[in-house]
Amino acid sequence: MRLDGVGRRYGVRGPWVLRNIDLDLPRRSLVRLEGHNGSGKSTLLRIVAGIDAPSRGRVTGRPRSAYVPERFPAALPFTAVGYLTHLGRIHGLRGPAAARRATDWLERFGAGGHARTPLAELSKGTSQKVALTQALLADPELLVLDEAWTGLDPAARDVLDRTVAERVAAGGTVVFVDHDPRRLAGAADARYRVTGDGLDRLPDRAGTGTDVRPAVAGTDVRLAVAGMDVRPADAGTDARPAEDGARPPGLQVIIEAEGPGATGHPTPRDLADLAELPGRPYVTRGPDSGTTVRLAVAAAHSDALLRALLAAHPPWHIRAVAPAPPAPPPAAPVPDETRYP
Ligand SMILES: Nc1ncnc2c1ncn2[C@@H]1O[C@H](COP(=O)(O)OP(=O)(O)OP(=O)(O)O)[C@@H](O)[C@H]1O
Repeated sequence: MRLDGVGRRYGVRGPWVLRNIDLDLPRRSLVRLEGHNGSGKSTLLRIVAGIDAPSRGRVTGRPRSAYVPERFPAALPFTAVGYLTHLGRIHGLRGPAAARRATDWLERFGAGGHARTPLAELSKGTSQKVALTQALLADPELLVLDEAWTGLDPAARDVLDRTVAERVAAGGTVVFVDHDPRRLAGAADARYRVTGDGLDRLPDRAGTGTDVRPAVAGTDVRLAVAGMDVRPADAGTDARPAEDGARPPGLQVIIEAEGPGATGHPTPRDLADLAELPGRPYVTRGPDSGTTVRLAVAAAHSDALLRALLAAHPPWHIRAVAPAPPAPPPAAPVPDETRYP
């Protein structure tokens, strides 16, 4: 999708809120918009989402789009699931399928218990979860998020981070505004500042801008930060190789992932399949009760590996991404006299 020479003003003689907006929104990309209060970010997001039209300029190539507004109009005469089912039908889903999908998303966001609550009685955070669910119901190709994390509890924020990563990995486009500069820091493919005279392109990647914290220093792990706990790797329990030999040299990133499927317990078959993914990661079981695995991979392949994990059916849940600890030194040779025959 593209915006060319887009401008917007409210009223024929109103001041121009946006002008000279040229913006490319390719598939499989995450785009962040920044700018000071009143600079026109929400106005631009509404145009991108197709719920407002530019006063000047052109928008071309619009995909199936969904929008999560800054403020959700919660005072509607429906229960949460009633409202969402209604919207699902508008998007072409059959009633039972729409209700099922709505319930699944509400549960994923931790709001399953409020499915039958009237919208007007929902808390701000739960209303926000309904707003997110309405946007995700129809599996949009373009997802537009205006401060959509605001009011969510930490668990729901993580779910939204992961959802964004999944959509991008699946080939979608996500455009977002958030007041927290750490939100998806380092994950955006492009960042723009909205100014009174167009868009300024900002440095894309972690560590190259002034307000973006590197996700994993020195690597190319953009999706690593999307919904994932980025913390130093624990050199302890995972140092044991799965079956054979020492860890190959030159590995720089460890991804900790939780198994797909109902039980979350990866099977030997899952482990074998994982070893075939991009970068041919070195796979070990995680330190917990067996629900997680750790994949060690060269930094150059970590982005592709994350995409593959997130795009799997069902997707793997990424728990952490971190630089690998230094490989342990080679074991000292065992003196001959202590060897068994
Ligand atoms: N419906 C409207 N009618 C008239 N003016 C509007 C309307 N919507 C927005 N504006 C004006 O357009 C300008 C940009 O508003 P917008 O909400 O897009 O900015 P923003 O960058 O998202 O701000 P913030 O960071 O505070 O959310 C503001 O001066 C606002 O008052």
